[in-house]
Amino acid sequence: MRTALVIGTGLIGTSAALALAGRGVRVHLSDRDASRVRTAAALGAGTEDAPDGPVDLALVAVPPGRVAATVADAQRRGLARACLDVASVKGGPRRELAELGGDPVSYLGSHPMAGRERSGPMAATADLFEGRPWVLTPTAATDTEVLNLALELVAVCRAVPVVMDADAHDRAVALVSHTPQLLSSLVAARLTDADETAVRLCGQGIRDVTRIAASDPGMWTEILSANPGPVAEVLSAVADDLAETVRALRALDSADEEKRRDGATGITDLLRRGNAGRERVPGKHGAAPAAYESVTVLIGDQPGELARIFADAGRAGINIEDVRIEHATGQQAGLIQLMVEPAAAPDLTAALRERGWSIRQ
Ligand SMILES: NC(=O)C1=CN([C@@H]2O[C@H](COP(=O)(O)OP(=O)(O)OC[C@H]3O[C@@H](n4cnc5c(N)ncnc54)[C@H](O)[C@@H]3O)[C@@H](O)[C@H]2O)C=CC1
Ligand SMILES: O=C(O)C(=O)Cc1ccc(O)cc1
Repeated sequence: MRTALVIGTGLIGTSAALALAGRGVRVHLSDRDASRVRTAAALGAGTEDAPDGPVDLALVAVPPGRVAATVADAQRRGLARACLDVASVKGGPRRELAELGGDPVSYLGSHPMAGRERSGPMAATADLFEGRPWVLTPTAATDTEVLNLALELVAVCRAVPVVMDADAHDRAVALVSHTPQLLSSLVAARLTDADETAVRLCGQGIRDVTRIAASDPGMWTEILSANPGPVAEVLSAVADDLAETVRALRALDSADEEKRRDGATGITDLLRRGNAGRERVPGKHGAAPAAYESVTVLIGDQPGELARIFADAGRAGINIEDVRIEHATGQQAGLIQLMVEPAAAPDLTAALRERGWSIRQ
C-alpha cells in the first residue's frame, strides 16, 4: 500500500493514520471538522492536502450511523480502490450501504477491538491496535485485493486479524463490549448523588469497573443505536441475574436460618460463575489468560518515581507484564502492583528491597 485516505480523524482514524504514516504510506486526512484534520496533521498522521487521484485504501473512521453514507460517497467520487470502515457495529452499515446502492465488491467492514475512553485525535497513538484483535467481515462479494489491503493495514498496525460474519460479530460485541459499557455507566451513575464521605472511599475495584464510564456519550449512543437488539438480549439476561441476586440478598437478611443459608448459596454461586467467566478473558496480546504474580510496592507521588522503579526492575533483568496503580486518597503516596511471571516474583521482590523500596504483602 502506498497511499491512503483517512476519513474521520478522531481517535481511531488518527491512530491508524499514525501507524500507516510511520511505515512510509502517504496518508491524506479528511474530517467534516477541519480543526481535527489540522490537529492530526500536526501530530504527524499525514497531510491535509486532498489526493490527486484514487488512493489505494480509504479508511472510514466516522460514527457507525454515518458509515454507509460516507462509504457510498467515497465510492461515487472514486476516491479509493478499496474502502474499509472501523465502526463498532457491522451488520447495519453493510445493509444501509446496499440500500444506498454502494459497491459491495470494493467495501470491507472491519472493527479493531481496541480503543480508549477518550475521543478525538489528541488521544490517538500509533500503537493503539498492537496485539489486539481486528475483525474483518468479508462476504462472497468482497474482492481479494480489497481483503489483502485490509490485511496489510492490520499488519502495519501490528493487530491480529480475525475473520467473522457481520451479524455474529454484532452479537459477540454486544456481550464483550456494549453491555460492559452500559454496566460500567450504571455503576458510575450511582455515584452522581452519593455523599462525599462515601465517594472518598473509592478504591481500585470501582476505578476498574467505572473506567469506561468516562467514554463519550455521543459516540456510545451512536454505537448502541446501531446494535440495540443484541445488547437488549444480553442485558435482559443480566437483569434476570440481578433479580436473582436481590432475592438472595433479601434472604440473607431474613430471620429464618434456612433462608439465610439459601441466600448465601445463591451469592456464592454467582461469585463462582464470575470467577469462571473472568478466567475466560484473554490475557495480554490476546494470549490465553496469564496467571501473573503481583509484587506490591509503596510509591511516592513525585516526579521520576515510576521511572525509577521500572529502571530498577529492568536492571534486575525482570520483564514487567502489566502494572496497576492504586492512589491513596489525600496522601502523597500510592501502591503500585507490578505483575510478573510467578518465577520472577521472588527475584523482583529481593531486587527492589535491596534498592530501598518498601514491599507490601
Ligand atoms: N472509541 C473507541 O474506543 C472505538 C471506536 N470504534 C469506532 O471507530 C469509529 C470512530 O470512533 P472514534 O475515533 O472513537 O470517534 P471520534 O469522535 O474520536 O472521531 C470520529 C471523527 O469522525 C468525524 N466525523 C463525523 N461524521 C463525519 C462525516 N460524515 N464525515 C467526515 N468526518 C466525520 C468527527 O468529526 C470525528 O473527528 C466509530 O465508528 C466507532 O464505533 C472502533 C473501535 C474502538
Ligand atoms: O477501553 C476499552 O477497554 C475498550 O474495550 C474500548 C473499545 C471501545 C469500543 C470498541 O468498539 C472497541 C473497543
